[in-house]
Amino acid sequence: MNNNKSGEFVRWESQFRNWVTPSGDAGPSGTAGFKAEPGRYHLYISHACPWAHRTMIFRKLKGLEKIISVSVVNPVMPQESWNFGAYPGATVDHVHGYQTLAQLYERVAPGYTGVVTVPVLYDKQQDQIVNNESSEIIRMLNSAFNAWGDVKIDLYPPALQTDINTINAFVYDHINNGVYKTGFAKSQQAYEYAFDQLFTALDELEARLNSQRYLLGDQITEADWRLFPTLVRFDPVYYSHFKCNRQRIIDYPNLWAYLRSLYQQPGIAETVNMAHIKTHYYTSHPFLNPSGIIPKGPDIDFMSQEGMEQYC
Ligand SMILES: N[C@@H](CCC(=O)N[C@@H](CS)C(=O)NCC(=O)O)C(=O)O
Repeated sequence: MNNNKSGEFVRWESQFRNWVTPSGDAGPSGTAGFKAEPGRYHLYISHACPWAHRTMIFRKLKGLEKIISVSVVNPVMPQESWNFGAYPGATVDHVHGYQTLAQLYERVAPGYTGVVTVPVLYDKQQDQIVNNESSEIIRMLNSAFNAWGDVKIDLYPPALQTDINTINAFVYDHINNGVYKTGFAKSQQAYEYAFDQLFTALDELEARLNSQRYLLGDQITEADWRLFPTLVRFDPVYYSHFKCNRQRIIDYPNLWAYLRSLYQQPGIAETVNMAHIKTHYYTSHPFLNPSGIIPKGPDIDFMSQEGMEQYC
């Protein structure tokens, strides 16, 4: 775990930052040479990981399942690295047949000393990791593969880009990464600071949703799909495992209706694997949960329609 002197959790920087583009020209960072093509790119994900979850949502919504293949790691993450295989819903490494994701990092970057993370977008043709930063992978999925994907769906429309970027920064710092800063804090002060920031931010979003259905109005955008993976994990995991327990999402009328509205969008429920989510968190952080016992509850009905009038 990476904590500073005050006990605050500090997330590492993603190391691979190239972009797939329609022409193969370079994107905002990295090098050129990654032209969008069907069957050329492969995603490595964990169903447990909220950052990887974003990429699966974009792949689904954009209709790219036949264009970009996927391997799924086991939910239990040993200290060394993610591995492939046996757990129901996980897969083998479809490209190389490796046992661990670290082997892929070592293959493309011998001597790699950074953190081995999911998601990874891998180029089978050039045998390179294109990118391992979810916020960038979803931007590529949104537009680079439009020759095959659903062009009608634009989750980062030009007119809203500035507002999306502004709310993303707030949601990332206080909520997406905020739950980790709360859960991985190593001092009481760092914990309480992150906890207060998290719930103040959730209160703000709750108020915002009084007068609009989604974060930026009536239209679902990238900003909503970046918030969703954190909200769907909140009551089953972050509330207890990360001690984010001032209240649950189900206790916020607007956020709870909003969360269900996103969950009930076509194709989304199948991107949520609660068994992987709970198994991962409760078994992979022995310093937080030494017994490794996975709580049986809570039983949450994300399909319930109660109190969702504003979304009908
Ligand atoms: N900034 C990265 C973060 C990815 C990340 O932190 N993934 C976690 C899983 S949720 C991981 O693979 N951690 C590996 C480890 O902690 O060893 C992104 O958004 O893609």
